[in-house]
Amino acid sequence: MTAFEEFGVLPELGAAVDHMGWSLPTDVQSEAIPMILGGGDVLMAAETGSGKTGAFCLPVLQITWESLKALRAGTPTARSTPGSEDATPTSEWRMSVLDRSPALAISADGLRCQSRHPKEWHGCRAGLGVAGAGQWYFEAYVEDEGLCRVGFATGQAALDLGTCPHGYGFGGTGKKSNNRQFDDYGQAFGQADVLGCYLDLDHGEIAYTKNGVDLGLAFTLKSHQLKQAFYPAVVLKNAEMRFNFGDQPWKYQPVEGYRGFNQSPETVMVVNDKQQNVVDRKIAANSPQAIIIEPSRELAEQTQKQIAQFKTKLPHPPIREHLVVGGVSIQDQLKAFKEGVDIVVATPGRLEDLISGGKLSLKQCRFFILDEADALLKAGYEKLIHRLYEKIPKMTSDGTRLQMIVCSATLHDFDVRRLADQLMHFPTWVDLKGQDSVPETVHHVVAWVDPAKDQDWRKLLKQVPTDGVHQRDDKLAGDKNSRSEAVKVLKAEYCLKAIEKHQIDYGLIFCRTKLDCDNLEKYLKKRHSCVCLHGDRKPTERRDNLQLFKDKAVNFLICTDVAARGIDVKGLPFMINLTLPDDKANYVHRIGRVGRAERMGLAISLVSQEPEKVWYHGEWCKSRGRNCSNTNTVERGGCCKWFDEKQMLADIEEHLGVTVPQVGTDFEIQTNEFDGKVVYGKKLEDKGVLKITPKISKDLHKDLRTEYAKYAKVFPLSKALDFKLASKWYRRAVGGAEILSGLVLMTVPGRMVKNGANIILFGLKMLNCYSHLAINDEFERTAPTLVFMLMLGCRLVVDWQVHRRGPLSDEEEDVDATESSTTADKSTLKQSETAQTKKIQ
Ligand SMILES: Nc1ncnc2c1ncn2[C@@H]1O[C@H](COP(=O)(O)OP(=O)(O)OP(=O)(O)O)[C@@H](O)[C@H]1O
Repeated sequence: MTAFEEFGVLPELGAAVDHMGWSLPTDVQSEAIPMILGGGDVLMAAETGSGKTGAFCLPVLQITWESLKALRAGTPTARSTPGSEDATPTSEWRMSVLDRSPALAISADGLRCQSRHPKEWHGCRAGLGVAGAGQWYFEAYVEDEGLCRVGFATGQAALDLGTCPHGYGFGGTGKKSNNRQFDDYGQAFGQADVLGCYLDLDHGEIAYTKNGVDLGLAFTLKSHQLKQAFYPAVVLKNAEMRFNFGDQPWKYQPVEGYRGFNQSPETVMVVNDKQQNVVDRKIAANSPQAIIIEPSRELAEQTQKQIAQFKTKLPHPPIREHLVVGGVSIQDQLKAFKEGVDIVVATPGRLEDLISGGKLSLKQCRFFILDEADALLKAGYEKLIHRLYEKIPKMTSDGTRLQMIVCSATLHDFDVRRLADQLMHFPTWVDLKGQDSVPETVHHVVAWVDPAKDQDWRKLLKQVPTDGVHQRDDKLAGDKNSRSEAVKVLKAEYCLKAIEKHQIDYGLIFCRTKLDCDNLEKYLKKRHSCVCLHGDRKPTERRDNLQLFKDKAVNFLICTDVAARGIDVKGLPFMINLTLPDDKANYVHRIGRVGRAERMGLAISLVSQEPEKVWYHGEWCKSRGRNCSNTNTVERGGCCKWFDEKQMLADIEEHLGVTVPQVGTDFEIQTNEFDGKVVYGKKLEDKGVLKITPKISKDLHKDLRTEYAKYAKVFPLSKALDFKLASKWYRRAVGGAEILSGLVLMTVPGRMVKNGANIILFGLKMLNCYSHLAINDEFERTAPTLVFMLMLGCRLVVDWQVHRRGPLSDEEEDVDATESSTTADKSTLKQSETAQTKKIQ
């Protein structure tokens, strides 16, 4: 059994990822895969390069394949979501997912409704109603702030309750409404209030109570309406309500004669059969089950390739994934759809063109996935995303809800949260990101570019092509403009210097503008092979260039932020920032192109001591930059802007809470700066020791900090240490360098250790046998995920997670029994040590 299978992944997919060398799921994969397989909406953020693509592609591929298989076989595929509100409904009296407006979420038990749209009203009705006779009661609980209107509606009524003749509602502002007539009634209500909703079909009356207090008659129903069925109904604006139709104890008993809706006999109970938004059971060839939207075609291609790799071992029926990106012949795409398509990986524009042209159908869609959602929103695709969402059925033919997955560099972005609130269904947040931070595998440094100190630029002025901003300035004047030009010249030269110093033969170089990329390409080409990736290059050229780079057919890829977001190049050893990114948050994205998949990487940023004047064409520029020569600054109606990189670096450092190490213009990097010498592009040599996936959950991190503060008080030695250093010690210790014996404090979830005594026993055993255990493959196999260990002088705090990958051997069973035994005596310790040692021999 592969480690991935333990998270519910199909053996065929487990085998495929194993074949790709993925022995363990990354943290985001461990968290997100089971959630998605369980049917939940997931909103995820994790460090750059942490494997988010696999975290959503694997479960989406699995469910798509399973449901395709079931659809072909004609069997139902509904999945349940264990351990959540999404459990099997307990009553048939529930709000109907088939009869609601788009931004209204309903929990799977059907008793909780939520709409997070800040401006619009979204409503729904119950799936059952009553007709003919009787006095019926239900309770509505106001779960948070926001606006709600609750009451009764016929099947004909608008979902915006109270705005048509067929719906009757009572709202939080203390108004009742029918047919858009809003009249004062009762009193206002809000969070934590309980509304009793009374429907008297015998006398044609509707009334309410608030927290058990009678508010009096609200509506008298028209006689012709009494022949119709009435359904409990609600409409919400950025609010949440819970309902009780009588299956739970009442908060306030209804007045005599009224019964819960759940008591209605079949003769008065009516099924609301509004089956809007339900997908066809027939599979049309152009109806994919999953839509994955990516902000750039390069990313779309990358994701599609990953799906293609994952599916290699899946048996029949074959999954057909297709790329829908601009710049490719539509005819080719249409031809592919004729053969059938299950998963579409797309960029937004082309996707919408095909959908609105009727070439691609969303009828069968069960997954709506937004990768790099923050980038999609920044690029202005919010409305498009909403338009597409509106077109997707919210319920599949087998009764499964549309699942939405959103990945973002950060979940703390207002727009991303709003989008999630509006479209997602009680999403689970997998936020492993916390504050932006630089991955451990990335060594990043800055080199200052100072034309006052380095006058070489004077010789280079004619050799280095620049953006022409200073074409009309005196480049030798030594003034602000001249220094700005000097910086541009020096940066190109320093780029070459850095390449030569580190003998870089494979690296990514970021520039601020497309023109800067083109100029650097011209300059670099004289000595190194390089290609460009930016928005002015034709799609085919972009694709070819990226491929040339990935195939290592060229040494350098020169690109802009937009083009290179999320690009994954295996084992990329070096990257150079010719300029710092305009947005401080992009620094981590850029440098995160190296140091991926545990391989080490070096990121060098060239930072100017002087302000640089650069092109800044916006909507105001008629030619959008083409042959524009308006070098006035934007404030003066022009198309240029001064950039202060000193300040930009300060902002980045503040954002990351670190000081980026500096190197001189010789680009010499102190070997001891980064834990000794490393080979960039390769995994850090681990001297044959235990492989660790540190997983520091926010809570654990907080606990450890508190714990640390406590110990720091007791042991003066540890006072001098800061938390970061202590964590580093931990890694060294686990890396097998040296481990001090002493008292061990451990928290150990899982089956391995069952009480405190064993925890200490196990810790001591670890200390005593550490060097043996570390080189013992079995040990790694038994406990591959050492979550976190903090070393404080001679104390350790360890959080240990056990993931067994296969059945235990007899010998292992012995060891396990020893560890689980409640008598923590010396003989058991000896026994387990012997068992471990025996395996090594
Ligand atoms: N479980 C795993 N084991 C080993 N390698 C993995 C695993 N998961 C992903 N990878 C590799 O790690 C690299 C980064 O993965 P991916 O591109 O999915 O990261 P990401 O989180 O989407 O990064 P970004 O935020 O930069 O887009 C890829 O080369 C991928 O093949």
